[in-house]
Amino acid sequence: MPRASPERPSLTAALARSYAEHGLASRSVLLAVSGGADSTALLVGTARVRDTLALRVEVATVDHGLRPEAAEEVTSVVGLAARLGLTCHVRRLALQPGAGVEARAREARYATLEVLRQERGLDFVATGHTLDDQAETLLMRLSRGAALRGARGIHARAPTLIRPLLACSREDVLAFLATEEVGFVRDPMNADPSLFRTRVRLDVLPALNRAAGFSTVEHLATFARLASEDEALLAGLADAAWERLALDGGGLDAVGLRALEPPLSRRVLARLLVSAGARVDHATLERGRDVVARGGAMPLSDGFLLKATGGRVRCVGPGPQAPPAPLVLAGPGARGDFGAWRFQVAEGSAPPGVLALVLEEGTAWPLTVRSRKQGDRVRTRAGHRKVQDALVDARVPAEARDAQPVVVDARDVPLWLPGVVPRFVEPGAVACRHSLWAFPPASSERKTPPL
Ligand SMILES: Nc1ncnc2c1ncn2[C@@H]1O[C@H](COP(=O)(O)OP(=O)(O)OP(=O)(O)O)[C@@H](O)[C@H]1O
Repeated sequence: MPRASPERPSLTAALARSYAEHGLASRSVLLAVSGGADSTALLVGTARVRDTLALRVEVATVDHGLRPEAAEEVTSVVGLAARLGLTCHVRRLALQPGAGVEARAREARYATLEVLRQERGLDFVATGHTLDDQAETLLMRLSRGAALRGARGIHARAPTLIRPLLACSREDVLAFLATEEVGFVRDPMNADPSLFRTRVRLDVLPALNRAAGFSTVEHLATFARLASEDEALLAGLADAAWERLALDGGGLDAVGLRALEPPLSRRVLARLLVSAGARVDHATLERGRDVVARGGAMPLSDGFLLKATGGRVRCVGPGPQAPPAPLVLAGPGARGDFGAWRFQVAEGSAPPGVLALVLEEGTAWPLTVRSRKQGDRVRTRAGHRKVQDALVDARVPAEARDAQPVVVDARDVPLWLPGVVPRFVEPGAVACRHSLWAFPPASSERKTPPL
């Protein structure tokens, strides 16, 4: 299959360029290597360019404890790293198979790598994501209803994470490994047809390439990169419009909101609904823009109301909620409800969409989930803060504050406000320890508007 653009750099040249673009010359990186083709190419390619860039390189491989063959894969990564003269760290987790295992493994892996990065004093974790991963991600998100925000694809960089192979295709990776005569392992998950990603990789992309007559991955990945830049620009403009239109006493200036171009009015309106705690989707936003244009009111899900009256657009909550009955959690395994929230004391890292508090060894049981009390204070990253102030900062609407769970220990000391004061993850306590999982109510599941 010919490429869309023939003049592509070699894998090592692309890697060197990417490390230089990330400002990594004379810095340090922890390579995340599973032993699969992509991360093996990342390992060998980085070893080839490290001296030129004066890069300090270490390697990490994670055995999730889910497949017996993983032990052999770990051994092969350790052996390859040793042949390349690199230190390799092995981390073993003990995840349980079952629902959401892929996402749980990913979360535990990233957390483990980040802790190791900090322990070793390295600047970045690097993963082996490629142009093909980017193209697959884009197709998956678009087909599930993403708009520009979701079309940004895989980020090339997060504060301590980089993806230096993102400009290389899987074809480049396989050609490089063949030239270097280096073998790699094949993860059976990558061939599991029950996974949407596998079907996109093995069926959809090849069919698309055949239909186009050339490899489409570069075009798709370029779109994701440009979408990311466009989205950043629009998000900045929407923030500025929000500041301009926000009225004293709450709500937005209706005339100003009506005058915005649709991409901005959608984003500003979405922010209004999200900050009130309402749920947002494409259809709600379009109907909401109609209400803003005509004036009047529109009921939203979960008892919220969008009102465009008297020159002001507001999102009104469902009215004061009675404080739910307290929930006592006696110890590991305990579970129960606090209003619309569900809690469970569990082992290991939480499934996606579930908030978690890692419980320290000396936790004073039982824990209780209750409403706020006068004088409650909670530990935040910035020190101790009044619970009331934390709720205001987090824009929890006044009428919803009594329904906000406050988790306290046996001495009635607040430990956590799920969704308001983020969890604390102590180094080394990432997986396989007890944590308290909080399943948020449906209305707060989608905080990020699908724009
Ligand atoms: N067991 C592992 N040990 C170390 N690194 C790993 C492991 N598994 C995956 N990685 C890293 O993550 C990258 C992506 O792997 P993969 O596509 O299999 O994961 P994924 O679960 O789809 O993750 P993502 O959501 O990040 O794409 C790999 O190239 C490698 O750098």
